[in-house]
Amino acid sequence: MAQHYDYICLGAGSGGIASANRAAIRGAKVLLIEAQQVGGTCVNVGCVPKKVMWYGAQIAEAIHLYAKDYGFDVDVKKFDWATLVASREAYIERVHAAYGRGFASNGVTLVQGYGRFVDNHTIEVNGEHYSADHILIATGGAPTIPDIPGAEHGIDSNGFFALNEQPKRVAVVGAGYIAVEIAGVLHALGSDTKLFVRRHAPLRGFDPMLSQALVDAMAAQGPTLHTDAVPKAVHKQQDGTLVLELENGERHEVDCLIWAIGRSPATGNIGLENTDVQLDEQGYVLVDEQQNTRAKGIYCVGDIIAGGIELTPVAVKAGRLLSERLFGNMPEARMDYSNVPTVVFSHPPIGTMGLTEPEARAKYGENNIKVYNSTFTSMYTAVTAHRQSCKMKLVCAGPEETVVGIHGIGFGMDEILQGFGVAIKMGATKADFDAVVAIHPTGAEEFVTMR
Ligand SMILES: Cc1cc2nc3c(=O)[nH]c(=O)nc-3n(C[C@H](O)[C@H](O)[C@H](O)COP(=O)(O)OP(=O)(O)OC[C@H]3O[C@@H](n4cnc5c(N)ncnc54)[C@H](O)[C@@H]3O)c2cc1C
Ligand SMILES: NC(=O)c1ccc[n+]([C@@H]2O[C@H](COP(=O)([O-])OP(=O)(O)OC[C@H]3O[C@@H](n4cnc5c(N)ncnc54)[C@H](O)[C@@H]3O)[C@@H](O)[C@H]2O)c1
Repeated sequence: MAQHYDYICLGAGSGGIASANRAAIRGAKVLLIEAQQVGGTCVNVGCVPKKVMWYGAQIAEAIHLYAKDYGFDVDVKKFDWATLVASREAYIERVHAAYGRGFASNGVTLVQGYGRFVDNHTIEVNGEHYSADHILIATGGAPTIPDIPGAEHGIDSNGFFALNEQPKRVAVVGAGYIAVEIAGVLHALGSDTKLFVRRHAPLRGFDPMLSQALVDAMAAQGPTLHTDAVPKAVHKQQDGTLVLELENGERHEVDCLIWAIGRSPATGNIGLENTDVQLDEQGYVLVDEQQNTRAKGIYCVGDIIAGGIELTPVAVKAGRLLSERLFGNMPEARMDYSNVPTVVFSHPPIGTMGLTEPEARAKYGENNIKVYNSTFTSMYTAVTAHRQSCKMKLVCAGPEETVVGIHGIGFGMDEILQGFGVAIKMGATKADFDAVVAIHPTGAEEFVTMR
């Protein structure tokens, strides 16, 4: 006989936890099922450990690139990778404990184990059956490894976070967020790092200004960027070192190779064949605007929805709104997937929201777009030998010059964007931006003083 709940969340990552807690707060009897560690990708092998490593990299840059010209004669005896990893993991343990306290106070029941659907209303975990009127699938995804000879000698982003020692020579393959972020961190911390992208630049889907500025920054400060680099094979040598062979015949010897070529949805082994849930060809779950799958009473949020945005706050917001709809008396609640701000923790960081310039031109027409640009040297670096450029762009549409895209790369951009996101979500125009008194001296002020 199955134990019955109002709501079951399969997967205790960003989306599952947020939705489970909100449902319980609204009075539902909630079961949360997690196969591995509570917190999912973001907390254990994603945003959180990545950001700690990025902060470590910021400290390294401050010491090596900027400290001298600020008058600090720094003699670094060594950088200890293991200490950084230990600090990071201790922090993650505290996050786990905080989740546990939250479940206890909200009344969410957690079951550890791998869950599989038995039918549209029942999940089996560790031989036990659990049923519910409403079930959320929030199982997230896993890194993809290419289908080339020797690919198994490389590691993925999970493997990167499992490294106990700093690799000396590293190849990072990929052109998206993860490749750019990991390559930047390793380079700043002192690994000889090469980033291999298949075409002419990383972050090709971003505004071209951002992608080009990142290429320029890499040329000035590293990591070494290899473009038009298509992996053909990986060879493991007798001494354990690896050779990455490219389609163009180049061979690069490294100690560690990291694949960062995208992620796949974890939907293949959760018994969906026993339900009416439908997937697209890549295995992503088809949902409507209110996160309903094709099976009545089964919902889905996060990285595994077809056409979604793979970001933690997106999974969190969608999960909470779903619980408000199901248990919070908000029948119209739905996630707005437009105008989602996002940051790439590159070196320097990138902040971006809304349409790229080419997207805006295609949507509104050439004559209905006005673009404002600003390029300046970040003041933090202006007094040092290692100058770093900041670039910002506002893409405005229509006679009102509504800001439909905001893009920046440079010091502090990771923290600047969130507030501007509020303005853009409210439909701010260029005149609204101009009406704000600048905060001086900051990088952010450029966004309200563009001519
Ligand atoms: C290296 C890296 C860096 C990132 N950095 C950022 C960032 O800086 N900012 C940002 O916004 N996003 C970032 N992301 C993306 C972010 O982590 C994801 O978008 C987010 O975690 C998705 O949440 P989710 O709930 O869909 O899935 P997940 O967080 O992946 O959670 C899914 C959970 O389900 C569990 N599970 C799967 N199958 C089962 C099963 N059958 N039974 C029980 N449990 C199961 C898994 O173990 C996992 O815990 C990063 C991702 C990576 C990989
Ligand atoms: N700062 C953040 O918010 C943050 C950080 C990390 C990840 N994320 C999220 O996680 C998602 C996954 O990140 P990701 O970087 O793995 O994926 P991605 O989809 O962003 O990028 C994958 C890249 O790998 C390239 N690629 C694909 N197959 C390849 C192959 N065989 N050989 C070489 N290159 C190949 C693609 O061209 C693409 O540029 C992101 O889309 C993002 O939404 C967010």
